[in-house]
Amino acid sequence: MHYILAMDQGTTSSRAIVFDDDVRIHAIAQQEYRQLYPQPGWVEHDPQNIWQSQLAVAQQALVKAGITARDVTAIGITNQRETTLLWDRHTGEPIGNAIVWQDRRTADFCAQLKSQHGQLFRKRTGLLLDPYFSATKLAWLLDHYEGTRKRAENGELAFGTVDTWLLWNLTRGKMHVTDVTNASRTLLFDIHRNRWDDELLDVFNIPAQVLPQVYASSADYGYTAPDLFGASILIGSVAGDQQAALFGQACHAPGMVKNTYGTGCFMLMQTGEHACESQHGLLTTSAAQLDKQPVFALEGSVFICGAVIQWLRDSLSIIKNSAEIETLATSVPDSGGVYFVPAFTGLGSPHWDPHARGAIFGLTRGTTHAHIARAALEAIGYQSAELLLAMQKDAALPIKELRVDGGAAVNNLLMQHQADLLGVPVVRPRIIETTALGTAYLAGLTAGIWNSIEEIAEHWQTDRIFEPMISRDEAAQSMFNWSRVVRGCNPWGRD
Ligand SMILES: Nc1ncnc2c1ncn2[C@@H]1O[C@H](COP(=O)(O)OP(=O)(O)O)[C@@H](O)[C@H]1O
Ligand SMILES: O=P(O)(O)OC[C@H](O)CO
Repeated sequence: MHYILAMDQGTTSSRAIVFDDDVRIHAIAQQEYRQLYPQPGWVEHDPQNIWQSQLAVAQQALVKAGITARDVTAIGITNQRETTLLWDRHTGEPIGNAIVWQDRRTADFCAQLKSQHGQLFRKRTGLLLDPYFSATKLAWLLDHYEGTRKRAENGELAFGTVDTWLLWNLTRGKMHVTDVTNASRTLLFDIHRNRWDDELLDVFNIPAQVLPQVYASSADYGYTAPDLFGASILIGSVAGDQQAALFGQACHAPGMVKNTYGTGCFMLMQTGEHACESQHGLLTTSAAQLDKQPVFALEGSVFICGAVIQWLRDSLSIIKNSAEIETLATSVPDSGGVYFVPAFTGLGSPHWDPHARGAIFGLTRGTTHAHIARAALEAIGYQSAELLLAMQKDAALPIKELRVDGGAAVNNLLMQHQADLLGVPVVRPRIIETTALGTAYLAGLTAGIWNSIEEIAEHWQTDRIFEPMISRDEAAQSMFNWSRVVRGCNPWGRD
């Protein structure tokens, strides 16, 4: 039997899962780690915390599965994307903390660049000039630590997203590499030519010397240092978590769509060799690549999804754990006219407003915790529905179903609400750990465990299908109400 160790380094936790070649899960180990909020709108992670927690869960997963490193055919890495790190090539010492994808500190910088360079970035990278992506975060690190830009020019520093940081540590500095899916989220990568772009680097004054090499997602990424797991293991894949999930959901044909309900919500549609340019606030991005041939996806990114449930738990204490939200929300027949827009870190697709902030509308004397809980769950559905509506307009491909995964996809009330709003079936697979599964498949392809995409797709199995239950008129009215409350989330009118 072959075992694959998938490392899934997420925004709030590091996870490791051991799969076998029959796609059975043998062990899961998970560790939450510290979120740092040094100023309003800023979000950071300690780089050593990212690495140590990921290493620890990978070691624990092997122990739990009752196997050793010698039993593992390959490791697959998948990761929170865009989060930006810079470190010393000689000592491995990080320059400051990792600036997390949710961090808004470069909003003003992006606004300054937008009018002159917006179109250029859109064409080459498929992205918008938004603080979400890595480039302005990297420029911020280079600008705010004394002498850093000079050291970067001298080739002393290495930039990486989380995948690159993990790979560097796993190989003890031998590999300074990323994959196309992660590179495509930096604002520095030409997705059509599959390479870093000098003109884009110049806009931010970023020296090319800091950049990692870019490989296909399924490729030989070297071997782990022997002391980490007791023997060297082949690293067979690297992919950003959302593209890994698209692969894990077996969305291999153009027009197939998945939505991952984690901290944020990320909906991706596979568009094959066609890089579909959005006219409706979506992103064009690289999908997982098996070779040099580019594959594209259309993406909608919502920043706050399951995180709103965590907020109700940790900041308002109206639930004790995430699962309680469903019981509380089901205790009322509807939200009682309450709408909750969780724009805590601005709005992503399709609005792209870094200055918007969260708001609850429609409160009355009769509003209870249950109404707010229900409105919070519904907000996840509304935000995702906006993405699918935009995709339908952009891609002109018939969307037959939405495949779902991620922590909040276990919530049946939310899934039913989603199907009602969309008017297409929402399909939950048996394995909702599709992010880890996606990178496991990619690593397995490198190692020769599987030989084709078709072979992989055969493993996909349905857990439950949610069919739409309300009329299309009712759904349209709800979406209209939602669009009105969203507009109320930036009353200051800041651009
Ligand atoms: N039963 C539930 N209903 C709604 N949300 C849930 C439920 N269980 C977990 N979640 C949410 O799912 C998220 C975790 O999902 P996960 O896929 O692990 O996220 P990430 O990879 O972003 O860390 C949390 O934000 C949590 O609040
Ligand atoms: O860590 P997740 O699962 O919330 O995913 C984060 C995304 O990759 C950000 O783009």
